[in-house]
Amino acid sequence: MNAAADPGGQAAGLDAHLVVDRGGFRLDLRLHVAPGETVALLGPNGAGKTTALRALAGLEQLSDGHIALNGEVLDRPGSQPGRMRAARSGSQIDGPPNDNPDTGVRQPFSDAFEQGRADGVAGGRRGDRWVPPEERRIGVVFQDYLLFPHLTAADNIAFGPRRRGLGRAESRAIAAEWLERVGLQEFGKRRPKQLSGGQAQRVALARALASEPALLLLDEPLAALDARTRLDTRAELHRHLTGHTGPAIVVTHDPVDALMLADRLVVVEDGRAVQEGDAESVTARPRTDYIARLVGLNLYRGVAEGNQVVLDGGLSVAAAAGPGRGDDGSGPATAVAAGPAEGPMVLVAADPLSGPAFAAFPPSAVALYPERPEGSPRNTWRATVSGVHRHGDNVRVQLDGPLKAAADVTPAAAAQLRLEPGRGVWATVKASEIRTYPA
Ligand SMILES: Nc1ncnc2c1ncn2[C@@H]1O[C@H](COP(=O)(O)OP(=O)(O)OP(=O)(O)O)[C@@H](O)[C@H]1O
Repeated sequence: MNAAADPGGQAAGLDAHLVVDRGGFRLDLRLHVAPGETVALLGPNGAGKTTALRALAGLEQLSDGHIALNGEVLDRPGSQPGRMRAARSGSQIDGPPNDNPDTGVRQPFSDAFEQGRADGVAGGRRGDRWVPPEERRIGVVFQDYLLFPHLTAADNIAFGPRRRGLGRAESRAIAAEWLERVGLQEFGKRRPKQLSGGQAQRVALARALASEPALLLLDEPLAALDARTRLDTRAELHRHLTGHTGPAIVVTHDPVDALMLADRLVVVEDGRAVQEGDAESVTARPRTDYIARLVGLNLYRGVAEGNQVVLDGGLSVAAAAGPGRGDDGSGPATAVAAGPAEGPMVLVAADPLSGPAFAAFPPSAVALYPERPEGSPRNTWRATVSGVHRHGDNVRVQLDGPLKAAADVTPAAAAQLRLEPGRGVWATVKASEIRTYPA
């Protein structure tokens, strides 16, 4: 292959700046994944996660930026106007015409590569750097597996090695080895429609790994599985990811998958990375509502001064100690249900901070009372219940009013407080339960 050096790119692993324009949507995402590292792309629907994978796989052309894998540039648009877009190639993956309605198995990835070639997409950009999908050493597992419906499980797995130029016998031996590794040695002769979802997922993973990819891309690899199968398959997938020596990227909506499978999380919202880091730092200090909801925290933005955070957003209750009261927690509780005229809401936290800040606390930190409690903690406010539902062993209560928050209480407490939509309650959170960090 004609390796081309990437300016500023790292030699080993993946170095990418993915800029893709798709109608009104723009993806602008920088990704660096070291060899042996697994990164989870986590984000809400439409955030651009799949678009990022498709760009890496070569099913979507970059509008700008670059993709370099182990120092080789795979895509780097030049300055020529009128570059061809890979839309037809891409649509072969997502579009219905090639789906098999009987099996639910979509047209295989590699068929789409062939289609892309036939469309002339692969060689369509003069002066640009562009390696066509089938020449990228990338293994892809899509959420609906995209197995070849007409091939057996073994032949699906042997396809990659065959494509790499290995002989039939050797490819079959590799397939047999992989079937054994994923615990499906008995299933080699079955076709995709004769496999369960979990089995098909394993075959798809084996097929991707049997090609010895330099980069592994997994798009919602566990989404189609039931809860039990998901648990087993997640553990198995984790094992295989650990054994994979190249970079790997897992796209997921599911924070548990992300936390279990990945070394690092990149949270994508509206085409951009909004937060990244290891699971601990992202979950402990969420920086957007999406992440806060995902990890089950109440999150507010404001401006901190000492132990107080004055919240943004025109919140209209003074809770706990208002400005001017002592920060040491010794002052009297001062919860005041207020109208908009009474100023912003202030939360009191244990640790002092200065400047733009986030304040976060878990629903379990919120205590609810029918009457304003005596000797209240510093943060006390009047709230109206807007929703009540079961949450694990507890009841999760949505609170409306000046400070929208979720509270977890025991079923006994929920019954005792007669919690139902419209009911007025008093809510408190101890200062020591409120985490603050710079925004
Ligand atoms: N073929 C297309 N043409 C134009 N826009 C598209 C196309 N496919 C997707 N989009 C848009 O691109 C954006 C990103 O979509 P993408 O599928 O990458 O998101 P995602 O994060 O993977 O979402 P999900 O979690 O729902 O799969 C969305 O706004 C979507 O509507």
